[in-house]
Amino acid sequence: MEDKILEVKNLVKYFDVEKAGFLKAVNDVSFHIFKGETYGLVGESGCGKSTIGRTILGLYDKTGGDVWFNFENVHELSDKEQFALYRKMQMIFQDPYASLNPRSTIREIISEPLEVHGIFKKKKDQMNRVYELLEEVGLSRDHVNRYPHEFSGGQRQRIGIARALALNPDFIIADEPISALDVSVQAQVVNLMKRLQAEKGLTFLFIAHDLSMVKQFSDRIGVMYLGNLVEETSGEALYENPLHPYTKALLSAIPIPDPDIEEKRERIILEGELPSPINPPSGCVFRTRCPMAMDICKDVKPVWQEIDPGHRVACHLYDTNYKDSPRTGPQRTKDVVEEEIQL
Ligand SMILES: Nc1ncnc2c1ncn2[C@@H]1O[C@H](COP(=O)(O)OP(=O)(O)OP(=O)(O)O)[C@@H](O)[C@H]1O
Repeated sequence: MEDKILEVKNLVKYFDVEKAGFLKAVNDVSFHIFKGETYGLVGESGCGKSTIGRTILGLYDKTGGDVWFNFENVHELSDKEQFALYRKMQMIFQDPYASLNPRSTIREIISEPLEVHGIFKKKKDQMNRVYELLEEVGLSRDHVNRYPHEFSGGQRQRIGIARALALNPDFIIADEPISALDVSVQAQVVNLMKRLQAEKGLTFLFIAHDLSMVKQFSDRIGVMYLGNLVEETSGEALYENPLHPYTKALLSAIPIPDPDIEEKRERIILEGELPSPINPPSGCVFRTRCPMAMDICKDVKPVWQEIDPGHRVACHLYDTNYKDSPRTGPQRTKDVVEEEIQL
């Protein structure tokens, strides 16, 4: 049995927005991450991915549910324990420029976590660690006295990665780490993260809005829509056998480099606007844009169910709990439903 490093259980995060009420950024989300794997979290902007990352780190209080990291409940730690936890969990951000202090040199930026945690007594040892980190991420030690604006976007992201690695963490939350980079540089940064993962046994939560980016780097993928996880499975299964209509729509938007396939395949264009998380739809949150919506979807929130080993989905099309539903119930297997519906 693989070891879990992180377990997120029924996590809820609401923001209190004055006058408007509560913004339901994360609504009853459960997933776990095994040691050494990359879990990709994907979904369009505003669906709650970053909020999950920040709540896992304890940067946001939770509204409900639990986050367990190495069997410790992150939100029940004392300040001292929380501080110690930051040695094990780190974050890489989307915009390396915004997350690096423009007035600090690279040496100051990378040595900051080492100083805050009092890792080295001697300056020389700390400096050697900074050199070692720069080399690990493919930068020269000659860069150490330069400022962030003197680097390209890809190099800045390498600096962000070096800083995240400084304390030898076990787990890194990478929040859209390649979205702001040129396509040609994206692959280099992904390859760097893959190499570091292999060398150090790191575990990643990789957050992105684009399924094709997530696929390059993830063992398993969770698809989010409006604060909810709607599907989760391995990268291959998600591409070969997507179940949720939202996942199918996301996949249909990814261009395929073969013009023959591209010409024939069906695009699923989602109708309507993304609803507000302050006032999300009743029942299934996706129903207002779902091409397969049924009556039950309006009234009942679909259960997060394991349909095949390791393949979870929250959708009434596959739900065996509602025996009276016209298209679901125990007599209908997943294959029968799919044959009938042919999305
Ligand atoms: N501090 C906050 N206060 C109030 N609302 C917030 C706060 N942070 C996020 N939100 C809202 O919570 C929802 C989820 O935001 P979040 O940033 O987690 O989404 P996301 O999927 O990561 O999108 P993006 O990629 O655009 O950051 C959004 O509606 C956002 O406006």
